[in-house]
Amino acid sequence: MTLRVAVIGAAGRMGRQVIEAVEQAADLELAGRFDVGDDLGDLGNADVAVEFTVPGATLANVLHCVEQGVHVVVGTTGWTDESLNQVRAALAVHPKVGVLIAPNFAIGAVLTMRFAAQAARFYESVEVIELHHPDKVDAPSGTAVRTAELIAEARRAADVPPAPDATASGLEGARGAQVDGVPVHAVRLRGLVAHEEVLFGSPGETLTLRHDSYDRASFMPGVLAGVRGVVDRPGLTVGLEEILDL
Ligand SMILES: NC(=O)C1=CN([C@@H]2O[C@H](COP(=O)(O)OP(=O)(O)OC[C@H]3O[C@@H](n4cnc5c(N)ncnc54)[C@H](OP(=O)(O)O)[C@@H]3O)[C@@H](O)[C@H]2O)C=CC1
Ligand SMILES: O=C(O)C1=N[C@H](C(=O)O)C[C@H](O)C1
Repeated sequence: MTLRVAVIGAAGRMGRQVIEAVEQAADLELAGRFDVGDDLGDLGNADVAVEFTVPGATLANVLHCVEQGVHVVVGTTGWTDESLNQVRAALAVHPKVGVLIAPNFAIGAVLTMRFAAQAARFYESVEVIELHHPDKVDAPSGTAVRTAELIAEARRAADVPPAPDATASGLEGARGAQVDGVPVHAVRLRGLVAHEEVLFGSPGETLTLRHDSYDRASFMPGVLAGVRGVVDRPGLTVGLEEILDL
């Protein structure tokens, strides 16, 4: 069966790449392209919408899709417990619709998050560094926030004490942002696409996990797996790992 796919944020870096990927997939058909200012309407009679826009717009777009009975795959960052709950409430009224929200669709990034959660309980110290192109409008990245949350959850479950840090003075920001007790540092550099390092340390050893997306093509297998998977997965799914059965 051919799935009809609408792209919201169609003129953006990710939107353009998704359109190309959909047009190249034999089992998918482009139903429509929507960008800022466009009326989403019935989304071109789409089965699935793919949404890569901006943090301030994504919730309204997703709620519109759910109300239209259109499944949604969302890559936009900036989701909070409150906005996720608004999606859950909308889905309760439209129980056949599926929404997949994933901070990162690159397989290596999903694996990095999983490996980081596995390693978290074994090390005294942990810090996350994310590195991106300078046109990115949010910091830290959604991936880094999720990585830090997963690490913090694993450390809490294993009763690992807070990481040692004797810093008593210095410039504000020098130790990064605290996400659930994990320091997260954001680098913006021309030439980069999307990269993340997770640094773990204990006496006498460190472990570094690093993932690099050198091209937005890296996100496409995950996005397409999400498109094909979300139609059989009613309700809200957070994270591509659920679709990949990780
Ligand atoms: N989950 C993942 O794997 C990935 C997630 N991302 C995330 O996806 C999002 C988009 O990234 P990227 O493509 O680089 O960003 P871009 O800024 O290149 O693209 C966003 C597009 O959405 C448009 N837009 C803004 N508001 C609306 C609206 N209300 N309705 C429809 N379209 C709108 C923008 O228009 P205009 O420019 O005119 O405002 C722009 O064309 C970001 O949050 C980013 O962090 C990115 C890569 C991978
Ligand atoms: O804006 C980007 O480019 C990216 N955004 C996502 C994030 O904030 O985690 C995913 C990836 O890092 C690329």
